[in-house]
Amino acid sequence: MASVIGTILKKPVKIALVQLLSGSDKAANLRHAASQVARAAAGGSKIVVLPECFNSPYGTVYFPKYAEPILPLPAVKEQAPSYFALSAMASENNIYLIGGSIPELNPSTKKIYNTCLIFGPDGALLSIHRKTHLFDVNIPGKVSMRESDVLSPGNKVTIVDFPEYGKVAIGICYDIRFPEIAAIAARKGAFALIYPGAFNLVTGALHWKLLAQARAVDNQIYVGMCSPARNLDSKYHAWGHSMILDPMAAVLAEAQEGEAIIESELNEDRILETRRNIPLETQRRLDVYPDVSEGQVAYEDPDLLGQVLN
Ligand SMILES: NC(=O)CCC(=O)C(=O)O
Repeated sequence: MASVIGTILKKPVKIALVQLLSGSDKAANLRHAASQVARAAAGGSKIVVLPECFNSPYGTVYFPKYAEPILPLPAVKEQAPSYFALSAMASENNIYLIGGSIPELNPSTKKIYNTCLIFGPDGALLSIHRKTHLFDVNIPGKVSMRESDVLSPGNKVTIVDFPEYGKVAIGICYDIRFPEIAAIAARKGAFALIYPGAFNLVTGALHWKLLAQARAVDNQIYVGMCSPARNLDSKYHAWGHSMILDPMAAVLAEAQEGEAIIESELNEDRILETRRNIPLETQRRLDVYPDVSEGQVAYEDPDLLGQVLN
């Protein structure tokens, strides 16, 4: 049984979600992200999160145009501006940075990924998460998207250890609809599930908060969902409403649709109290159904082995 024993969150930590307004100018988006991350850090947050596709507009036509190589990292900094900008944001502000997502190009295979880069306070890359479940949906007359026309999926569950605090799991947007990642991460000891995500006005209104609460309540864990601000000049209108939820699925902080920074302090007592009061972990009937956190779970993408430690 994969229940968590011992400390989950070593000390309280303030987290900030930056609901960033991005446009079509990548360099301007990076500069703007840097200024907002610095504001969040100045407010005392030690973990800062950016939204999905924070350096580009969101959409399949844009991914190839904005994609940049990460692995292997080009010697010429200008060829991977987002990587170096994110690394600098982390080190200059002495924070853990969950860098939203950017379109990533694998130069040898020519595959493109929707990728989250996670940096430590020294600016070193701690892990990468490539969006595992691609957003291929068609709600006739309302929302139609086929990320898989252009993107390739990542192939792992990403749980990152922040040595000062504990473990955080990362998914990107549509990944939140697949509860297995969240269950695996919680049972492996994560204290928070973080999803940079750009929902739209149709599914955002219906499912954004519902999914955040579902992942929190099922796993008795903190959840953060970080959206871009809604840009009515762009083709894709993001839902906004970035939010932080506690392990009882109560909303601790929520943005509206405009640019905003939302913050909350996370502490272990809240997780333990929830799990003590409603002891799902000891009541789980793993003699009746399997434990998704046991057996075959990929924590490393074979493509990334030797390039990034998880
Ligand atoms: N960028 C995305 O993955 C969007 C996901 C979404 O809107 C959904 O309903 O799921």
